[in-house]
Amino acid sequence: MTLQFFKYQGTGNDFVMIDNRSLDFPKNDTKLINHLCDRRFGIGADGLILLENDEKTDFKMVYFNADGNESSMCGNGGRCLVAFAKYLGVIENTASFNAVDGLHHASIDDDTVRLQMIDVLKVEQFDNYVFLDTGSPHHVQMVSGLEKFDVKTEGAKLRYGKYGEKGSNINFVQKTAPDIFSVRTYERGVEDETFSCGTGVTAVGIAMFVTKQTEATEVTLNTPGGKLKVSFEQNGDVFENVFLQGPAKQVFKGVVEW
Ligand SMILES: N[C@@H](CCC[C@H](N)C(=O)O)C(=O)O
Repeated sequence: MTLQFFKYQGTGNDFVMIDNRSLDFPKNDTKLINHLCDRRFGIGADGLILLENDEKTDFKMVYFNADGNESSMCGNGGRCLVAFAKYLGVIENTASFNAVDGLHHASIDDDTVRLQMIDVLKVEQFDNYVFLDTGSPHHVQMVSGLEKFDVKTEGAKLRYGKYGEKGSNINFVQKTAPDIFSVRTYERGVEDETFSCGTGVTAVGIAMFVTKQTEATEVTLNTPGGKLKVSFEQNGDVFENVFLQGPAKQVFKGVVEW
């Protein structure tokens, strides 16, 4: 079988994109998805995303981690999918789409995509970390010496040790200015550090506000793959109008056979 694919990246978080409006892609084939995401034997990516038709919105997002399993929301993937939808002519400069966590709205201007994330209903504060769900589960922890920090080892310890089978994504953070933070993320389902995580930096922005590391409701997050902006409004215990903004680019396209 042959498959036309596209490769996108959003601040270095990279994805195989497939136009599955025909519903031909075998999405239960975990081994195939894992193979396509393999960096040595496949195309190579942190995840694979299908663009499908949706009855009520412009399109539907179906997201798989590199391990081949369908997972929760991917913020950078959502931004890249908006760029892909524009490339395919499915949308112009605005979009609404359904993902596993519900309805999303987005706008695109050149290579910059601004994506509305789900409202955050609960932020749990512990002694040295914060846990919240921004569409995907995130542990947020401040560290010093972030540049040299062993994200893979320490992230894996927490992901498996603290959060068990289901796991969580683990974000390590360092403050660089009143409204600027550096972030490195260990992603479950990739089981490694990725260059950037959209739901992760969204979680970091809100966690930094809740723990009074910042008074700003619009923060800049520097990741190894580039800069993202997160903004939000607090309404009681709930965070609403949560937006994630940054670049999303097509890298290449091709055909694979299997
Ligand atoms: N890279 C993503 C997060 C993808 C989902 C995550 N690996 C999980 O399974 O929770 C992002 O940009 O948000």
